[in-house]
Amino acid sequence: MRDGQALEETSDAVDEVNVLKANMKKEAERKEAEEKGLFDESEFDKEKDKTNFRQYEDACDRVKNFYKEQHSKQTVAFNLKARHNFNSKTRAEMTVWEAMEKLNTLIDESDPDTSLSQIDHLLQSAEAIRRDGKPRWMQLTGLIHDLGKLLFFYDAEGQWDVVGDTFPVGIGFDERIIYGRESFKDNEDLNHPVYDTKFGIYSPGCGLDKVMLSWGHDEYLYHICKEQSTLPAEALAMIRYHSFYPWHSAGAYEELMDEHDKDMLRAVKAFNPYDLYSKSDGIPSAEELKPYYMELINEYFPTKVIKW
Ligand SMILES: O[C@H]1[C@H](O)[C@@H](O)[C@H](O)[C@@H](O)[C@H]1O
Ligand SMILES: [Fe+2]
Ligand SMILES: [Fe+2]
Repeated sequence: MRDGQALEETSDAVDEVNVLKANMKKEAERKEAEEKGLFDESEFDKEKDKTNFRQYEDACDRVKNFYKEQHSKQTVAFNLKARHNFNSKTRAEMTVWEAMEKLNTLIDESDPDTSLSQIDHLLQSAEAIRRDGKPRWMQLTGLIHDLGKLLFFYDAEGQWDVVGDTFPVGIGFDERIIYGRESFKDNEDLNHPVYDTKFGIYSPGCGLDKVMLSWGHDEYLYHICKEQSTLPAEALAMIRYHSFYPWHSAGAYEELMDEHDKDMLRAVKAFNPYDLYSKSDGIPSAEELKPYYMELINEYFPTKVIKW
């Protein structure tokens, strides 16, 4: 009994030291980011002809139909149900690399800019970040940012609750969301007396942490990484908001932000070009790059086998 207690106390102390170490590492990374002007505009961004990307008006029917379905079905009720479902079980246990391999068969219906497999897109993003000399945690964020699309193989009702841009629910749908408010005409929350107002169920400056973003790969992976990785807050923000284009690229819903979100927005904006514009880069070789990225994964995911 006394031995058991002593053992428990020692393991509590070890846990505490580990948390302390992880926090110190995060703090050092934050400082480094600031000093290096890490989130300033990059050369990579300037090289690309932006008119070649995200042309939704000219997109094919596959993309248009995808958003019609997503905008009809992402409601407050659905989002509450999806979160409850997420919290109630573990879907699978595997390493990050295994997850990348599993994801490889998914072709994203919402994407007008690439028909490459997901592993190619992940490596393209990570390699672009690495080429630009950005820190290791950001390279890893590029490598994993779309892994939440794994959801498709488990709980999803289709692709509409996995991929595509995100937007908040429980608040008026903004005109700056792809295809505008009109595309929500079959959504039961449109014209709702509380939800469809300027602040909906939220309040000015409440912070995006409190805001329910449409359920999909960003939200899902964010929760997994928050619990199971030692990635810094900026990386978690890049993951959670990378599809929230109406906010990070069009300036919608800014009145919900708190001070912390302002810092996070800079990080998300710095990440975005590597996600989007790397889609026109060459295809990297997964086999060649695997050893480099395995080391990176192990550095930030101490348990190795992840509960998905
Ligand atoms: O079609 C894309 C794709 O699904 C991405 O993974 C997502 O992050 C984008 O925001 C979306 O528009
Ligand atoms: Fe994504
Ligand atoms: Fe992506």
